[in-house]
Amino acid sequence: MTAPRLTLPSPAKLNLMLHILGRREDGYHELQTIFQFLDYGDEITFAVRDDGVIRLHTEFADVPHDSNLIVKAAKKLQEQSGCSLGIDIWIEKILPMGGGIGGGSSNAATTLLGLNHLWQLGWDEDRLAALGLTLGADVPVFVRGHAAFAEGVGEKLTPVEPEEPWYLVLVPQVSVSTAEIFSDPLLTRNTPPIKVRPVPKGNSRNDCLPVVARRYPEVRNALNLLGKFTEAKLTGTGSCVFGGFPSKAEADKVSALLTETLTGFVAKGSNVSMLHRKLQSLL
Ligand SMILES: C[C@@](CO)(OP(=O)(O)O)[C@H](O)COP(=O)(O)OP(=O)(O)OC[C@H]1O[C@@H](n2ccc(N)nc2=O)[C@H](O)[C@@H]1O
Ligand SMILES: Nc1ncnc2c1ncn2[C@@H]1O[C@H](COP(=O)(O)OP(=O)(O)O)[C@@H](O)[C@H]1O
Repeated sequence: MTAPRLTLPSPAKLNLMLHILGRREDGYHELQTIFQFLDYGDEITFAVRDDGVIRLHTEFADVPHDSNLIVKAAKKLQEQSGCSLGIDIWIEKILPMGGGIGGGSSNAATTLLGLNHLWQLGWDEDRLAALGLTLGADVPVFVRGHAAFAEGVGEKLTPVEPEEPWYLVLVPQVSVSTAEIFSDPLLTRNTPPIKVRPVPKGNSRNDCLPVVARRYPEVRNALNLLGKFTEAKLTGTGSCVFGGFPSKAEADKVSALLTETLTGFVAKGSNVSMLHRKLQSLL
């Protein structure tokens, strides 16, 4: 008998703002950022196996099997829970890698939540988020599944309710190295912390933008073109650039003009991730 399959979404995120407050002793930077999800992402399919083997069947051109965050997440959860079951995994990957929309972190979180469900581990969200943090700074927000104001390196999360516009996301065909941006001497790393809650409107700056725009002409070009229609912003350390619109029709109209020369997609912003909406529907 073939094992039942479960398919779950793995959404993208945007950083609606990103301030860099300083550098910690371990070299990591203290941030303040707002994460919001997109109703757009990968789909991961899981089927339980009873021999304990963890296998991702979809090949990634640049990521070896055991380095894939999906496999790393599954192995850590198996080890730490002592579970004797294994898993077969397939992914339909549509999110660009290294684009600042968090595909790898989201895949890790979807794996943690999917396996917690299928292996019937009963772990709570705190425990899954703590394990997720050991895989990457952005994993916890995907585990929690609610738009959030994040502090520290992104692990201290306060739920927030930003507007949920339609976004046009442009995907410059260049991968930006997060490490390279954080080590640039010209990076602003002394923005004063925002102490007021909720975060006052107008704090939409991304401190990485000037450095990324200077180093990557493709990103600069996308910012300039989108900036003719709406406020054009950078997500994370790039390379993706996005702007909000009040309706899908307006986002589609600008998309039709810009995607003649650039790659991009239109998606709705959402404060509850589509992964969590799907998991809720399973209960
Ligand atoms: C800054 C964000 C905002 O979402 O950028 P994006 O990755 O989404 O673009 C993330 O928190 C990125 O977190 P994460 O994805 O874990 O970063 P990594 O790729 O592991 O970081 C690579 C390197 O960047 C530097 N780094 C990263 C995060 C941070 N808060 N301070 C840092 O100084 C460190 O040198 C680290 O070794
Ligand atoms: N399942 C995965 N999906 C995407 N990237 C992955 C995955 N597993 C490992 N990676 C590695 O993580 C890097 C960052 O990926 P990603 O999270 O998509 O970018 P970003 O953090 O810029 O949004 C990739 O360049 C890739 O080398």
